[in-house]
Amino acid sequence: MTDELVEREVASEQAFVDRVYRQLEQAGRAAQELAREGHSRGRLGHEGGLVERDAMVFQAAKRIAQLDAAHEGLVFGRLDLNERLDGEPRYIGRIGLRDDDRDSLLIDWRAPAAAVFYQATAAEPQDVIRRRVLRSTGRKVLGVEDELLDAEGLAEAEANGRELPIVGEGALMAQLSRARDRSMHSIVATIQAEQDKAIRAPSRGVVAISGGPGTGKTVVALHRAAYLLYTERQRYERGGVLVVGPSGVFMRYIERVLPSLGETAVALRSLGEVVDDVRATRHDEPAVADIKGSERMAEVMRRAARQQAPGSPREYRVFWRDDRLVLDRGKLGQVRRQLMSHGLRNKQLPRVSQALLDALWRQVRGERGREQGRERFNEEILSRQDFLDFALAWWPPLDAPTVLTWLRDPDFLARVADGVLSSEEQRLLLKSWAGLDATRPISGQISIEDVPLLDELRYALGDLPQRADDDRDDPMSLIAGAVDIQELLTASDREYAPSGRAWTPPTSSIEDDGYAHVLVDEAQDLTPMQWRMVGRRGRTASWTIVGDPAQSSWPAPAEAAAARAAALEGKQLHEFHLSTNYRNSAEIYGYAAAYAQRVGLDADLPDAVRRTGAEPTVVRLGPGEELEAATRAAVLEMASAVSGTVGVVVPVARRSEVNAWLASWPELADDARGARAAVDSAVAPSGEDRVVVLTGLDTKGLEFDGIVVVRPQDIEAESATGRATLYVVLTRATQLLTTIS
Ligand SMILES: Nc1ncnc2c1ncn2[C@@H]1O[C@H](COP(=O)(O)OP(=O)(O)OP(=O)(O)O)[C@@H](O)[C@H]1O
Repeated sequence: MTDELVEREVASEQAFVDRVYRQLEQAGRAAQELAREGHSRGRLGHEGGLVERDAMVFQAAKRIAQLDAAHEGLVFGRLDLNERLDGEPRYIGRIGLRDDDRDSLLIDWRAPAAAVFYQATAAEPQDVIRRRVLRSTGRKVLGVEDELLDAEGLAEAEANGRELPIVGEGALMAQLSRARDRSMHSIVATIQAEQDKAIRAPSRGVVAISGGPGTGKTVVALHRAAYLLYTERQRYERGGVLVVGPSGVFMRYIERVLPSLGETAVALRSLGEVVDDVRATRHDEPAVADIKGSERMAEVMRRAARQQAPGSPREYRVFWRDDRLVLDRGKLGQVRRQLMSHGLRNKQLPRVSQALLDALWRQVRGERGREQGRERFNEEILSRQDFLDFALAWWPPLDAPTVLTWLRDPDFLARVADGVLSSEEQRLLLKSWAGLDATRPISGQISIEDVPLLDELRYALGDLPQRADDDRDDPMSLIAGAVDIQELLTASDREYAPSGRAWTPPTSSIEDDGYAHVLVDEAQDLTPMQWRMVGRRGRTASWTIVGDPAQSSWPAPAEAAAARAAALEGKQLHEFHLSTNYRNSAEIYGYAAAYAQRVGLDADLPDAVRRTGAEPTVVRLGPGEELEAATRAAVLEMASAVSGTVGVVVPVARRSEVNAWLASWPELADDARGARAAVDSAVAPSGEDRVVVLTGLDTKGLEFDGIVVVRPQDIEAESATGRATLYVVLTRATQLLTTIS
């Protein structure tokens, strides 16, 4: 293979890519002109529909170009097919594009005609002679990587005068060896056949994708979301696609993949952000997290939502005509039970005053009173401020954060948790909720594990009836029955934000929680309470679920499995399994897999295909040797050996200490490559930080060029599932791994 040949091939591909961009600009101009003329889709009929589609394509292409100027281009694939079929090359891109004659210029990677690009193999070439991947940055083609799939077909084609030279070293290896930065990239150019099957699986029911570390579960699931949006755009864009992942750091890591495929109509939420308007970023300590995640909490929350509001009045007295009317504890208890039997608490607000009036009227015995009649009675009592005040205090409109703060009180907690939680468990919960303050916004106060509890309360309380606009500032209007229950907005009314990564729901009502597709990543970590929360968002949805049980940090797998089954009840399951690890070098994965086997994790062990020759480094400190000095040496060496990211993984208890170390090392601040210690980076990483400090749980789903593990034995001992966490940590590096124990 001569340089000259490669140059010639690159130049010919460049000519095609230039043509694509010219066509795109033209489509863009046409679309803009049309918009200026103010035509609408309806008036334009068939032709207009086409131009409209060009406009959409143009918008998508613009987005891709902005995001990926420095990465893979719009056109990434080319197929040369068997003579009999088609002498012309077919080009595959992130979007589809037609030329002036409306002939296909570029095939969208998700279109049926592109499937063969991913599915053809040498054993089953499916009429493909040569598969070519174009490497580009922005509009510039840098190189090509070919694969010959059908040698006989090639000979035949060449005999007929077609020239199909084979150049390059294979696209996959080139792609896998690249340095890692702070975000995940799309893999459209190199999706492997087993991955493609999961991506293109039919959209009904549940698609469950399993596989060991680094097999592409996350990236495949995201490409699947893009595929679904392409094949059933109406349904999924209107109904919404929800992507749930373990942490904010993880969501930031994956947030570019879909936009780089031209898709933005997707809500990306970490587990701490699934409930609208709520955001939690911190975890509880494992013992507390285990209690809050347990299904038993659903019963505790249900009971809490039915309790009398603390401090609310227990009696109401009024003198009417000749009667002293009294609502005492017993009577009020009856009214409560009667109201509760009608359904959710907040939904009963419009009925409260009538129910109280009924109970009072039953006590009217005197003749004068009875003669005046019920209507008169209602009118007079309802005009009494003390009655309205009482009703509102006795049955206040409640939101979930308010009820959560009630649980701070030991007596209250005991009332709702006795028989469900042990006194030790109650003690741990009380400790975690001691600082809750109902007067401050809830988001800053709660943990990720509290969010499903809030959601449980929302569903147990019910939405507040919506008030007519002129009553908006008057809570009394709720209780006095002066409510106008407006039609509640549904998921299809939700408008997605033009930029940014989330939908902006117009209301936070429970009717508004549903999506058309729910994608759960790192599903092995969802607690039963989290399954309940996520399940509510996908009652009528299709689902994609990806996970690896061996990486689970939830200690009661059977309970979680039952909650998962309940969340997916009635839906058909389609299972896919991925078997190749594309992340770790074979040396690193060999080390991690041996660890998993040694400690008895029931791990699904994929094959790692890439060898680097660099075995993991195991440092054991002798007596008197300092942890900081050893960490410093390891981190600095690694930062200079790799050009991408370095993760320093530490036990939870050492996070601030190690962050302080990094901040004090001048070498990191001065690194010519721009490596900077990221202080408390797990909470707020910035794009430039090349070296970051993380705890074991923080690393879920992420990857780095190099990983330094500080005191793995402590990470192992941190929780009941510490071994699984350490296995996750050991499978995060693409190039280099060092452990310091
Ligand atoms: N077909 C592919 N071509 C190129 N890169 C790929 C391919 N499949 C996966 N990768 C890369 O392999 C790495 C691991 O992928 P991903 O994070 O999706 O794996 P995972 O199975 O979710 O891992 P884990 O369970 O360990 O979190 C990513 O860098 C991804 O881009």
